[in-house]
Amino acid sequence: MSQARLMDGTALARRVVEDTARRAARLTDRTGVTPCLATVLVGEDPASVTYVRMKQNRCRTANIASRHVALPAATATEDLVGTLAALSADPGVHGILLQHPVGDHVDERAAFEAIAPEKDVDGVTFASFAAMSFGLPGFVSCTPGGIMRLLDAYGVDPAGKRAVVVGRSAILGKPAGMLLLARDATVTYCHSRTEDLSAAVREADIVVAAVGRPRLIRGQDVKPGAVVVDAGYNAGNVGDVDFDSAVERASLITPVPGGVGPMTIATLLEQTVEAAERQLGVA
Ligand SMILES: Nc1nc2c(c(=O)[nH]1)N[C@@H](CN(C=O)c1ccc(C(=O)N[C@@H](CCC(=O)O)C(=O)O)cc1)CN2
Repeated sequence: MSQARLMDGTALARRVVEDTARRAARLTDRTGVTPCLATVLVGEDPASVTYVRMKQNRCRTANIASRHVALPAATATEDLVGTLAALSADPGVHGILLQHPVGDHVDERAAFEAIAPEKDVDGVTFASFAAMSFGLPGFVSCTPGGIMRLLDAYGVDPAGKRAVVVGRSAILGKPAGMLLLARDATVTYCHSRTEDLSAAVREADIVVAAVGRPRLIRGQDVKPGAVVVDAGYNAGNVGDVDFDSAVERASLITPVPGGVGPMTIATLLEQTVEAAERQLGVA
């Protein structure tokens, strides 16, 4: 079989960010208000610092203002909740992003729930998850939303396909499966207690690897012609898929870097402008 075609997240994200920049500029022309994303980072984890900086830089490209709140690693849950509640009540902030992870001593769920649903542009609240699961208007989790956008751009219709999502995290695996289900895929979740992961993956027409284990999914486990989406973030820009072997079997595959990652940030920016439009009554 010939090599898989690459799903180019960098190119698609560039187009999404350009559209978003035009939309933001139009909103500012009409209302005099610049859409604003608040980023909140607890601690100084180097990867998280990099991701937040990338988001702030991309905001500039997209005509979005950003406001950053850096909190010490020892921040208590109640203080983080207070910060997020204050940003939720601030009319100058249209979207809020709490960078994950926040540290084991913090109740991350309580923190996410302190984000007002209308400002939850990262799609992390229960309200957003429920709306997304039922295909109702709201904000999607950014990486899963970016994945669906990539599938659409490359003509992959999930309806009737067997999709295997490897990973069940609240901001990645679980919502990715729900979005695929909402588009009529037959979804199987695999995780650390799955007994025969290889066998499950071999059944998949669409594989979404979202577990954070470098090169866990190998080419020999990929069904010939399957669509492989690598949503794994691991040190050294290595994905969850062993690209070199999987590319020989798949029909379409996302690279790391340059696949799902850029789409995560593009989705965040697009949803920030959408949130601002709704809050300013210009939707
Ligand atoms: N609150 C959130 N936290 C985290 C999320 C999230 O969506 N919301 N996702 C990940 C990390 N992440 C964004 O926060 C993220 C990771 C990677 C990229 C990306 O574009 N990577 C590039 C390579 C980057 C490089 O060269 O250093 C790529 O894949 O091409 C974007 C966003 C965990 N936390």
